[in-house]
Amino acid sequence: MLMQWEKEGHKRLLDLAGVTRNVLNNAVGAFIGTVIEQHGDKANLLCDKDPLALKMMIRLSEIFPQAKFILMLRDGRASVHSMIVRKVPVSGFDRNDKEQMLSQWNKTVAQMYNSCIFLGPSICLPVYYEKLILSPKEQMEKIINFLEIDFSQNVLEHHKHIGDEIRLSPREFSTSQVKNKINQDALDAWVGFFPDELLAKLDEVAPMLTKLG
Ligand SMILES: Nc1ncnc2c1ncn2[C@@H]1O[C@H](COP(=O)(O)OS(=O)(=O)O)[C@@H](OP(=O)(O)O)[C@H]1O
Repeated sequence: MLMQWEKEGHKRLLDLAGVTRNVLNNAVGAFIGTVIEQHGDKANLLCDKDPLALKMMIRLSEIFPQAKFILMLRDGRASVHSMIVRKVPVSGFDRNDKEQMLSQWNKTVAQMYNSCIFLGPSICLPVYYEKLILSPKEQMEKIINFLEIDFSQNVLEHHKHIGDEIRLSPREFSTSQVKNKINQDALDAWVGFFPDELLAKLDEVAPMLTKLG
């Protein structure tokens, strides 16, 4: 919505009326902040997990100057497989077209990754899903250092706290997986899912796969 309001033409109109970028940042920040703050119990540290929000990371960092961002990266083939098999609707992704999905993944992740690098390591931390699953303790320590909070064993045993301290919406697409303890089941579930012709042109369709290693 913010981007819509600031479209060429509109922006000048708003500026002249005194509705500057700063005013809009404060207004949008108050809205987002209220939703995040009031939808759960009071907490010192507020978290929001919404993959596509990270496309706006640079603007969000301007709106929330104390915010830190964790960019979870995952092999695009696994992400696309996940969205198609679990029928997760994500805007911009056409679940009937695997090539379009990989290409859209590439575009989205490139934008997020570049924003993350632009903001720098004290504000944005890239975390690889595969590394998190394979070495949870090591990766969680990295995350916790980045957040400048104390380590707690709870972060490696989140499943034990679901139901009381952690409430998960039954309507969320990922609830049935998130409630399990950290597991490796999804690491290679995509193998065999993509046609060979598509895999042969991966460097062209999704160059971020190579770039991210
Ligand atoms: N506890 C635990 N251990 C290992 N892996 C886990 C865990 N919780 C979630 N997942 C995996 O994360 C994938 C879902 O990611 P998201 O939460 O971003 O999904 S979504 O927003 O609902 O699409 C999804 O991947 P796929 O299984 O490939 O679909 C989950 O398996």
